[in-house]
Amino acid sequence: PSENGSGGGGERSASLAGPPVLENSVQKIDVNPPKGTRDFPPEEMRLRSWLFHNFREVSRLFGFEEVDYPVLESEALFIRKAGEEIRDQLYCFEDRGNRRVALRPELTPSLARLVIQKGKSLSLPLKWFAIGQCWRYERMTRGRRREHYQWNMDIIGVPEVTAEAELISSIVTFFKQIGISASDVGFKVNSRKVLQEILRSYSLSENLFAKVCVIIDKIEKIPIDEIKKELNSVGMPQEGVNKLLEVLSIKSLSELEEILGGAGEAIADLKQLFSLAEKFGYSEWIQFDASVVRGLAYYTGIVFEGFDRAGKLRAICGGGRYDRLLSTFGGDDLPACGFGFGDAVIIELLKEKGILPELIPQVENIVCALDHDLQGAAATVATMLREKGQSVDLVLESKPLKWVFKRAARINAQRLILVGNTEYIKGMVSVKILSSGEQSEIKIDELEYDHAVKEES
Ligand SMILES: OCc1cccc(Br)n1
Repeated sequence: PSENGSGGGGERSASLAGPPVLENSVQKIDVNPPKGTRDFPPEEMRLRSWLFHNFREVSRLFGFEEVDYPVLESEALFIRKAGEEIRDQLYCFEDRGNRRVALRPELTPSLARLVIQKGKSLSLPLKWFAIGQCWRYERMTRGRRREHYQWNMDIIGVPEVTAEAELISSIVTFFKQIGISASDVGFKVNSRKVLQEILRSYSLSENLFAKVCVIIDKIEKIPIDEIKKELNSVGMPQEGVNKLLEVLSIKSLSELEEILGGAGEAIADLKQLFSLAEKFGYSEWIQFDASVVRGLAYYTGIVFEGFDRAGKLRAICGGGRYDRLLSTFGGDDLPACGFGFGDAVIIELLKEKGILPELIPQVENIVCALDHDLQGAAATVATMLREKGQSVDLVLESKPLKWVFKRAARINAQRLILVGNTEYIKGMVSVKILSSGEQSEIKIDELEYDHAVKEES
């Protein structure tokens, strides 16, 4: 048994006993990950790390602080009664303490919980970002994934539309940083206050608001008659439904102003956002679209979603203002807005555009003892290099040189360092620069220099 560091010395706990032995044969376990989930072997992990590095770099550029929360939350955090898909697919269960818990389907409720928990000790505005794995339990009939990683950026404590404008700017910055331009993607921008003003004009109660938004978010996914039926079923009169559907087809702010009048908050917010977009320099990336409401019940104002202009993919990202979320958890409301950016559609987009990055393993040195009794010497050389910040792949057992060269090529090592008797007794090792084939003997305590440079000086 291998030492596993968890008291896994001589004794083997049941978990280490492996699968049950049946009639002298071991029943092979399914070595695939659970349905709808992914492994990240090195090649996939390099792409994920590259994506997350870009998320983090943009978050740093915008002065956001990283936060995180448990992947497991109280189920109550996600129980909303607006008929959201995210609720129907909640990955929830009862734990051994008989508590109703859930694997988080999104990060925003956790953020709200932490903000309430921290309360007055927080100095506003908060600019927090997180990259977290989110879950849903979807019947595998559609074969879709049950987990994905989401980058979230949130601004808490800013009532002005400058916050939404800043968030969209951060996503534009991200797209540009990975080689995506305004000709590849855009943002559809709207405000839920448009819907609010329509409901008010028909003196329809505000608690219809969230349910109506969730229904409208399905407008491109189910037949329009189904939409009308669902709107009627939540209590919207036919006249209101017709008016609402008419407004949803509006594609310009001036048209919207004609319908709603110029006095409402919806128009003011949208005009301010488009004006700020000009100043941020991303006007070509955004367009008004009254049909965009997003599918989360808690949005209350500006909403936006990133889409691919070729129209082949699902929404790339989405977000908006959610000024009333904290009070749904019993906290004092604070103005809030944020977005979620998943790790799947963006990769599909980069593949479509043929601009996936080429990521290869990198190591500076591969160190190998030329015979078995120099294994200790090789370890000493490796340690010295590592203490100087050099990465080393140390060959851990006696291997033929052919094997060593093959491994050096596979791991893309820059230098091969051979520890041989003749050189070692002189305090030297043999170094081969694998790109040029250039070979030389170097003093061990001079190894960390980039000796190509050293020889020139
Ligand atoms: O975008 C909704 C969602 C939530 C959790 C997991 C996955 Br995959 N997708």
